[in-house]
Amino acid sequence: MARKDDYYNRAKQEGYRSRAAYKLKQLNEESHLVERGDTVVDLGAAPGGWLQVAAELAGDEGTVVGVDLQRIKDIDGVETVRGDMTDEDVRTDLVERVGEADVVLSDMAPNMTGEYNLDHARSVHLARQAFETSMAVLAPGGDFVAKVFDGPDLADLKAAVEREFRYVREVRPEASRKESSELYLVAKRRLTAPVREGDELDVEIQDVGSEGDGIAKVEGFTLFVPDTEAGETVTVEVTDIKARFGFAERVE
Ligand SMILES: C[S@@+](CC[C@H](N)C(=O)[O-])C[C@H]1O[C@@H](n2cnc3c(N)ncnc32)[C@H](O)[C@@H]1O
Repeated sequence: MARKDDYYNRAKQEGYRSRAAYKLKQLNEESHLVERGDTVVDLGAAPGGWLQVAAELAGDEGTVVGVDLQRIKDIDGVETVRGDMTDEDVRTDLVERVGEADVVLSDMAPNMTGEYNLDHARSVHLARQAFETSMAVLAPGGDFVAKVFDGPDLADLKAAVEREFRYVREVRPEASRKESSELYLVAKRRLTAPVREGDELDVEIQDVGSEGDGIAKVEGFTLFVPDTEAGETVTVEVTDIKARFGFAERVE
């Protein structure tokens, strides 16, 4: 296995524009993010190591779009946009250009000041912009990855992301420098349900399923509610959300 300091040399030898390319490879190996034919949006993409890896993974049938403050030299099969992701107009243009993405990646990082709290806060701000972009462009079931420097504001950001995805993990790829506080929030499978765990709402039980649980519909989404009968209207708390249905408990 390569030592961390070797990634720079490896990138040179293997034709990647940055050692960061290996972070995306490792994230992808662990979390299966980009598949052939996918539409991938990469934020903070310069000089383009992640774009090269994403283009390899998505293949000719895929679409890869990279955005950065810096100009990105052309890469075969990759579209690039020069822009600031904190600018709402840039985000709107991007969403119009892409339509719907399967994966949104962000390796955006602020210019480092060396002041830990400031660098942390700025990186969380960039990750939030990436998260908002993902909410505007990501298909149901799509995946989102964002770099963030560890620190006190991470928990709030992670909680916001957790509400919108099946699950979220903090991943520190081996290719990250060992002295770095960077980590990646890897959010898998954007939820499509109109309700979230912990929501409390009134529902009408329309039917009883074969397992004996009441069945309620919220905007067409099925919630199973034990200990209820058809025709009842009950107040429930949502306890678990799956891709196509959820579970809720009666609130007395
Ligand atoms: C660590 S580098 C990305 C490396 C890239 N993933 C690669 O593999 O080559 C972080 C990038 O984030 C970009 N960036 C920082 N703030 C940004 C913003 N507000 N909008 C767009 N890009 C931004 C920087 O210009 C920088 O190129």
